[in-house]
Amino acid sequence: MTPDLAAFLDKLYAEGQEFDAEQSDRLDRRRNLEPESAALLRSLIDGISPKSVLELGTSNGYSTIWMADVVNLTTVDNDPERSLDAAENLRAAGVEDKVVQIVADGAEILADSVDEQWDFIFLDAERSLYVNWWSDLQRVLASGGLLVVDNVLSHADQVAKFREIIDQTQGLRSLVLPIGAGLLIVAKQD
Ligand SMILES: C[S@@+](CC[C@H](N)C(=O)[O-])C[C@H]1O[C@@H](n2cnc3c(N)ncnc32)[C@H](O)[C@@H]1O
Repeated sequence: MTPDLAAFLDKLYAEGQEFDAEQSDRLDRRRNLEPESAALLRSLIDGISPKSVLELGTSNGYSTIWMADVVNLTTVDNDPERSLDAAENLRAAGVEDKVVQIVADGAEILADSVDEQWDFIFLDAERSLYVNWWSDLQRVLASGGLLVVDNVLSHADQVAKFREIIDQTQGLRSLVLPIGAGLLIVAKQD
């Protein structure tokens, strides 16, 4: 990563923290993932070079920019205003050509994806939706692909049912990395 991009991301994260501290409603916050989680996501992607990457939950583009430093990706968010902020940030970071940005419900994008379309999925949307999204998530994840889910330690109770379903699904291996808010890595076996 260039020093300029690293400085841009540091500034974006600091601004996000300040902004979030002023919002009483959780849903109004940007809720960027922690820099150490973002760095891990970037390294993981850099190492495995997935051909197709989907992010569910763009927010203002912080995690998107980290990933776009090493891969082309598609990112989805259903909040039009936050997506406009993301578009501006992607442009300012110089990665707009590497990102297909979609403003839509993640459920629709998953439903419209063909079987095994995505080699790598970063799931960072509304945790209460994940259980309902699971059948499409597992259908659209490619064999040999990875699903990464944030906040599995910070909000363990909210993802407990989702994790239980994953654990009961054949053909998957998963582990939790105690980094940032806790990253669940699910590998779909070939
Ligand atoms: C935790 S934030 C994402 C943070 C972002 N990944 C980052 O680290 O910078 C969650 C985002 O998911 C979006 N979201 C919530 N429900 C959604 C849905 N049904 N479809 C798509 N996006 C959704 C919210 O608008 C919000 O911007």
